[in-house]
Amino acid sequence: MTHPVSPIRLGVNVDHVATVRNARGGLLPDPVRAAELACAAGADGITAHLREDRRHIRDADMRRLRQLSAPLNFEMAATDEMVALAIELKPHACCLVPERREERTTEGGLDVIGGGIDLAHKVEKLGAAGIRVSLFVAPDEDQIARAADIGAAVIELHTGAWCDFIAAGRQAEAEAEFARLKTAAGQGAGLGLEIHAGHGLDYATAETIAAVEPVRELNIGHFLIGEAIFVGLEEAIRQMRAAMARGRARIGAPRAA
Ligand SMILES: CC(=O)[C@@H](O)[C@H](O)COP(=O)(O)O
Ligand SMILES: NCC(=O)COP(=O)(O)O
Repeated sequence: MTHPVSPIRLGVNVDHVATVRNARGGLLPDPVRAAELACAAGADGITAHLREDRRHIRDADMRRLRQLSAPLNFEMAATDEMVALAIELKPHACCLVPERREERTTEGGLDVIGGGIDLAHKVEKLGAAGIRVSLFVAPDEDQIARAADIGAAVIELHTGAWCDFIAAGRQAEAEAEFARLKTAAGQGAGLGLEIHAGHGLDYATAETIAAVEPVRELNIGHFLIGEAIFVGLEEAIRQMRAAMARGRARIGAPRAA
């Protein structure tokens, strides 16, 4: 007996359209135009990270992205300022992520345990405003258990370490990290959490992680915006969707001998 495989969504992160815009000042390229194009090309939603230092996405971008009909996943640090803005904008979802001013990109998962009661209150406040709350976590059993305890609806598993090991040709470490991601996805789903994954994914890694059944959404930005330089954003998204569909099709398929 086979059972139907749940679909997997693609959220396109437009942060790095804003990075290019901000390199020169001015208004171009416009991340909101990229978001519209991404949705027309098959993205299921848009992700944008309003960093506290506003290095790429700015408040005005977030406001304009919220006007689109596509679901908006507002990535943010768990600060009072960001929680207040999210409650004002009421995006479809908020993904709480750790932030360090000196980092180039998000380095690790959120310390849900260390966040204590303050983090739990923020999750509750966002949820009470009708926002779906996601916590961006490393594949760590205790952190995931705590995410469920404090009432998050979703966890997004940080795939960055796995992708970095692959890029560096560190195969044994990549395999071990992928095994951790698979275990974490199963654990989270067993606790009733919806499972997303993202960070550093490309066509090959997206295909592989799309074959992990509990994973319901991938959020991908940097690679797609880079690919868009060569093949255009629509084609990059088309190829990404095809890679994800190949991965999904592997679920339940007999393994090649
Ligand atoms: C949380 C996450 O993995 C990404 O959205 C990442 O934080 C994007 O931030 P940058 O675009 O600043 O790298
Ligand atoms: N949450 C991950 C995300 O939105 C995109 O990360 P990346 O593909 O830009 O590394």
